[in-house]
Amino acid sequence: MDLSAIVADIAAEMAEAPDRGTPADYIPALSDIDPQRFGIAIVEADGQCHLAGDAEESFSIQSISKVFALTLALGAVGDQLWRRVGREPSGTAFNSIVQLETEHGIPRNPFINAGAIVVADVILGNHEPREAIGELLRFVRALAGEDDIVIDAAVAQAEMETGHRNQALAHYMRAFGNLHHPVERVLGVYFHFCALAMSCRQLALAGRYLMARGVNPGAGRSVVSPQRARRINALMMSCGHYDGSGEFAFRVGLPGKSGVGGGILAIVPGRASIAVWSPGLNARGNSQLGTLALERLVQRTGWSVFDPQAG
Ligand SMILES: NC(=O)CC[C@H](N)C(=O)O
Repeated sequence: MDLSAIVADIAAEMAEAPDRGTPADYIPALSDIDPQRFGIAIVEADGQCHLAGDAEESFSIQSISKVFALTLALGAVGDQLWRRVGREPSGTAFNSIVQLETEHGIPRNPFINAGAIVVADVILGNHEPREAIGELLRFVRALAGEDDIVIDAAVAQAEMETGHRNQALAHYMRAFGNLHHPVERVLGVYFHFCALAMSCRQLALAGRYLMARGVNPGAGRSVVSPQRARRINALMMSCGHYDGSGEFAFRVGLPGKSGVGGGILAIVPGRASIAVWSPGLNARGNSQLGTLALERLVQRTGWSVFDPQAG
């Protein structure tokens, strides 16, 4: 299978795609990104990299950061986390508040904003916000094996100034006692996590541990147990695209996590870590062409977890 030819074909098709979605308009720093951009990167289990399009261009990974934050939070408190956040798909938009009242301030899962805000609260722990932010940045750099990954402070600041729905979510959970730190401090951590800037190549490298049963192949060391890697992949499959998770499983069939910057991280357990980027979003806030590109990829490779894999 010539993966370099496949990603080149996919990039060529995406370059001509007429319906590109619309970049996120509620975060000022993201609203004017060129929807014509497209990148794809595949890192195979043996370390081979296959890149096409704008695969080396940095973009705001936004909610994809929630995968790495969840990994850190589980490392900090283990399964105690699940007393404060659930493991079920919400069936609602990523920034929805509707279930918090009837479910007593406990978010459905760690990937909707409410769940990720609780995760940030856990990581904050007894640290200062800048220490918690630095911990995630160092963690992601180590996963990717790249020290030039940064947090875009302008993007974080833009969300601090406009993130009113997240303010509402955080205050609502604090009222239920499910936020242990002042809202401003927790959201400062959360918004900086979301403002991580990475390329498709760096993001695919960072996702390798989820492909390799919890081991970071670049460093040859365990990041999480095989069971925890499996469980994070399961949550990405069922919750990673919010109220579009069923559609993503139907069309792509891989554990995946989207972000409103237009990126998607997808995992082929045991085979590959994949990142795609196209800034235009569909109605559910997931990358329009990122989803189509991954659909094309699994059609060409047979990598969907629902397809029988060759031995
Ligand atoms: N789905 C996303 O990427 C949303 C992340 C964004 N920072 C928000 O909180 O709304």
